[in-house]
Amino acid sequence: MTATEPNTKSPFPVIDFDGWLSSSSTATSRSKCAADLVRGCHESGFVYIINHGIPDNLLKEVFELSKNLFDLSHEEKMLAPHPPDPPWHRGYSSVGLEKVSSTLKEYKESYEVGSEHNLDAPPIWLPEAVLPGFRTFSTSFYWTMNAFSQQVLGVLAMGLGLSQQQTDEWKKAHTGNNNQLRLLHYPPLAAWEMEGGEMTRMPAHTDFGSFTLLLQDDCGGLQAEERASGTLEERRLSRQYIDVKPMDGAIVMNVGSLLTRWSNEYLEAPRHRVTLPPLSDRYEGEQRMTRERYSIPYFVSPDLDTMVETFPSCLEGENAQPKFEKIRWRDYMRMRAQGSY
Ligand SMILES: O=C(O)CCC(=O)C(=O)O
Ligand SMILES: [Fe+2]
Repeated sequence: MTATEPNTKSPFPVIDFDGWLSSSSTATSRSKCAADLVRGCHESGFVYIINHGIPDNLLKEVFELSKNLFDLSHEEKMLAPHPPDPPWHRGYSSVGLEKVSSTLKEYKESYEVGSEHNLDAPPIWLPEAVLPGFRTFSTSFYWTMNAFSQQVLGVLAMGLGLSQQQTDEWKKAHTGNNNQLRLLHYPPLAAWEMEGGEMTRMPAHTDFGSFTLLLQDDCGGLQAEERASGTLEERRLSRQYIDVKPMDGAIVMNVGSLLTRWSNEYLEAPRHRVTLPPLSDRYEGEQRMTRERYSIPYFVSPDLDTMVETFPSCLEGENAQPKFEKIRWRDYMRMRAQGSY
C-alpha cells in the first residue's frame, strides 16, 4: 500500500501484534496484546493492526491485481458473474448489483473470492487467459489472510478469557473455508451525486461474520459510527460517523455480528459506511469528481454448521444472562443476507 495521507492522530486504537507474533514474545507481551485488542474492539469496534507480519510487497501486489481486474472491460468481467441468489457472494458484481440499503444507489463494483474447498459456494473464476495469474495469486492471498486470521482468533480468545480447549475448538471451527476475500472498486463519482443523498459508495451496515480484516488505499471515505452511551434509540438519534483514515501498512480490523453474540455484546459490531473522501484534493474539475477508491475486505467466519453460543467467560456481573439464543451460523447468515441482492 502506498498511503500518503498524513497520518494524523487516529481515534481508533493501534494494536501492535509484535508482542504476539515476534520470536521474542513472552507470556506478558502476548497477554498485553490480547488485552489491548479486546479493549480496542470493545471501545471502538474498529482498530488498526500493525506489525501483522504480512509483507508490504504482498499488500502492494494485491492492490495491483485488483486494479488490473477492474481495468478489464465490462464484457470480460462479466465472464465470471455473481450468481443471482443470496447468500453466496462469488465472482463479479457490476456497479449497482449489490444493495446493502434499499434506498441508496451504490456506486461500486466488486469481485468475491472464496475457498476452493467450499462445496456450498465454489469460487467463480474468469477464464485464465483473461487475467493470467489472477486465480493463483488471489487463492494464495486468501490463505495468507486466513493464516493471519487464525492468529487474530488466538489473540481474541486470550483476551476474552477462553480456556485452551475452547480456543482450540474456536480456531478449529474457523477452517477458512467460509471466509470471503472481496476486491472492491469505487469508480470516480461527481461529489454532488453523493451530496444529494441518493448515491453513496457503501451505505451504513454491520458486517455479520466473526470479524473483518480490511486493506484500504489512501483515498479515504471509510467511516465508523462513533461509540456513544445510552439506549439504542438515543444512540440512533445522536449517530455520528468518524473517519477511519488510511494508515500506511496497517490492517484495519472490525468486529462482526457473530463476535457480538459470542461476547454477549461486550464486542459490538460497529456500523460503518463509505462516503465522500474527506480531503479537498480528492476532487477534480467543475463536477468535483472524487478519486476512485480500492479496498479489500477479508471477512472471517466459521464453518456453516458452527453453533454460536455466548462464551461462558463473557457471562459475568450485570451481563450474567446470555443476551442471544444459541444459533446455527448457517441460519443466521441466511437471515442476514436476505435482501442484499
Ligand atoms: O470499502 C471499505 O472500506 C469497506 C467495505 C465494507 O464495509 C464491506 O464490504 O463490508
Ligand atoms: Fe463492511
